[in-house]
Order: sequence, then structure tokens, then C-alpha cells
Amino acid sequence: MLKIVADNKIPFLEGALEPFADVTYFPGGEIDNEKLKEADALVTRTRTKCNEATLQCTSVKLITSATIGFDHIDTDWCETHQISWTNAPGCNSESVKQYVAAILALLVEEQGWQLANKAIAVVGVGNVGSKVSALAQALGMTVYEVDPPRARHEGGQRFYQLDDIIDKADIITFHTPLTKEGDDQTYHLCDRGLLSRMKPGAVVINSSRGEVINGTALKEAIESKQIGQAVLDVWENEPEIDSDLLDKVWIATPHIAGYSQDGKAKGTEMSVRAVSRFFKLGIDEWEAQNIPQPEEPEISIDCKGLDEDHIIATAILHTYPIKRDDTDLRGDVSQFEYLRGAYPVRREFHAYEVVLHNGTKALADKMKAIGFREVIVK
Ligand SMILES: NC(=O)c1ccc[n+]([C@@H]2O[C@H](COP(=O)([O-])OP(=O)(O)OC[C@H]3O[C@@H](n4cnc5c(N)ncnc54)[C@H](O)[C@@H]3O)[C@@H](O)[C@H]2O)c1
Ligand SMILES: O=C(O)[C@H](O)[C@H](O)COP(=O)(O)O
Repeated sequence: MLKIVADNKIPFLEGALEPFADVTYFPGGEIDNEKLKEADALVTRTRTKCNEATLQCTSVKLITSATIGFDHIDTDWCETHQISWTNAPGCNSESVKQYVAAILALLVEEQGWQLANKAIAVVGVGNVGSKVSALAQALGMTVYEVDPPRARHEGGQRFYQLDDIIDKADIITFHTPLTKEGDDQTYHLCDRGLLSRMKPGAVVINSSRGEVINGTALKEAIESKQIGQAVLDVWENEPEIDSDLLDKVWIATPHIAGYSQDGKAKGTEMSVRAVSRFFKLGIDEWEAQNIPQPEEPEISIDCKGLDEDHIIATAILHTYPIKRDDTDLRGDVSQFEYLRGAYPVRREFHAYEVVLHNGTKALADKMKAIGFREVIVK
């Protein structure tokens, strides 16, 4: 019988492959060479380093990661050793968009920002960045899209050079993969030099990979007030993160930007389907079951006396009260990994209906463009 080793923190997975395989589950960090000796496939997430040390002399033929990022897979080694691998492109991109939306909502609510007067630089315009860019455009912001590989490939006027707009953006949000070589390498892309050229008081958001920002340089830039605020979901050396940096950033979360139930379900679906295609199991269209509903799927807002930014911010923060995640991490930073494993149910915008009392159709259209399933004006 087919043997599959799987990470035990992949929601919706249990039961999917059991009719076809002997499936054993372990915490991601504990999956090692010994556990993979007789495995045909590994269904994984970012916490298992899929490299020579883990994979040599095993019978693994396929790795499927239920995540967007695949920097935990030594793809060169796998390819030269006939191990196929897949990730889950785009699976939780809407969830990361919701994370950035929640930050914009906090800037409106707590710092009085008027989004139409602000500019955002989106660095990396792939699955996540393109959604963040569309969100910011729907909110009326000026958007600078920065993506050198796409700029080279697609040409045209759409993309900016980071150096040309770095001093114009009120927010710089990073959505690149982590790469350590080549012309477009992103390791420490945000370094002392880049931080020093930012508009004074700018907000830096990183939900890509921790190593895209040099944490030491970021601390200095916050201390010297070169930048106004930093928002970090991803960190160098997770889960042993720099607690001094944590104290200095405005919003700190334990790598959960992509942790909506919807994103998790899609990641699991893409993994199961990849296993099915590879081993011809006949469940190429497998779907996750029983995705939990939001506690309060209807958002009711009286718009009288409120401006559009505040109304939208209220709805966004109803779906995702991001400060809860910040408070939990600051409560005990040693619980970084536990907080990820025990993450509460979060649903994306499309799981919600909004009722606007005294609202306008124009506002309703804007909120639908952001992603809410239904927006009713009463
Ligand atoms: N925090 C989380 O929970 C979470 C969730 C999902 C994804 N991620 C991470 O977010 C990042 C983006 O994910 P994605 O799905 O959009 O990836 P993607 O591959 O779809 O898009 C990445 C984009 O970055 C561009 N890029 C590459 N090098 C660049 C550079 N030097 N400067 C600017 N742009 C560059 C690429 O051309 C591409 O368009 C990845 O690092 C992923 O691992 C994190
Ligand atoms: O790459 C991704 O998809 C995200 O970073 C994802 O949220 C990582 O999840 P993990 O495997 O660490 O649970």
C-alpha cells in the first residue's frame, strides 16, 4: 500500500487519502529522514525542511506543500534526485489581502488616515501583491507596483522601479518570494539603504518571508524615526524571533497572514489533488469539507455621520480583528508556534454579507469590489 507521511497541522486533510494509502501524521518540525525512509509521498507545510538531510536514501517520490511559499524545499536537490514537488500557488492570497486590509483599517481608525490621500508601494505583484494592489486601488489609494521580473517580461508602463518611488510611498508592503541568488534576489531586499530612502514616517509591512527585511536595520530605522511604523507577520529565525524587534514594531503577528480557513482549505485541496494526479488515485477534484462558518456572518452598519473609510474599516475589522493576534503574540512570544497551531477560525471577506443602513450604492459597489459577498443598502 502507498505510504504517505503528513504534517499533523494541515486542516481538512485527515481522511482524504486514507482510502488509498497508509497515512501517518507528525508535527512538521519532527518529520526527519528516519520517518520518511519508506514513505512514497510527503504532504507538508513550511515547518519541514525538505532537503538532502531529510530526504536522502528515502523512497519519497513526491512532496506536496499546502503553502504558497516553497523556500523550505531544496528544489534543485529534489529535481536532481527525481523527487517531484508541488506547492499551492495563490491558495491563501485572499487571506493575506485581508491582513493588509486590516492594517489599512487600523490606520484609518487609530491614526486618522484618509486613504485617498495616501500612496502605497506593492513590492512583488504576484498572487498576493496583485490582490493587495487591487484592494488599494478600490480604496482610492495611489498604487505603485514594483516587480522587476514582471516588468522585464511584460514591458509596458505598469511597473515602477523601487528606487524611483521609494520616497513617495506612505506604505511599503512586501510580497516577494524569498530568494538568495540572482539579479532579483530578495534576501535583505529591505536593508539600511532602502530604509534610509523611504519617506520619513512611512509604514513598512512584511507578510512575505522574514529574511526579506534586515531586522537589525529595521530596528535602527524605527528607533531613529526614519520610518513611522512597522508591521511584521514574518520574522527572521522563526519561531525564535527577536523580542527586541517585537517591542519596537507597531503590529506583530506570528506568521498567520495566510491563516484563513478558506486559504487553508484551498492549500489542502491543492495538495490532495496533486497526490491524486501523481499516483492516479482518481480524486483530482477533491474538496475540503465542513469549513467553519463565521460567528457573525452579517455585518450591519449605520452609515449616518460616518465617512466611507470608517465604514469600510468597520466591516474589515469585523471579519478580522487583527489586534487580537498582536496581543496574543506579545502576551508570550515563546508561544509563537503554539499560536499558529491553535489559530482561531478566520473567514475571508466573501463569507460575509454587509447591510448598510443609510448607505449609498456607490459605497456598496466599492465594498463588493473589496470582496464582500453581498452588500445591501437599506
Ligand atoms: N505570511 C503568510 O502567511 C504568507 C501567506 C502567503 C504567502 N506568503 C509569502 O508571500 C510572498 C508572495 O506570495 P505570492 O503568492 O504572491 O508569490 P508569487 O510567486 O505569486 O508572486 C511573487 C512576485 O514577486 C515578484 N518578485 C520576485 N523577485 C522580486 C524582487 N526582487 N522585487 C520585486 N518583485 C519580485 C515575482 O516576479 C512575482 O510576481 C511569498 O514569499 C510567500 O511565501 C506569506
Ligand atoms: O507560504 C505560505 O502559504 C504561508 O506562509 C503559509 O501561511 C505558511 O504556513 P505554514 O506552513 O507555516 O503553516
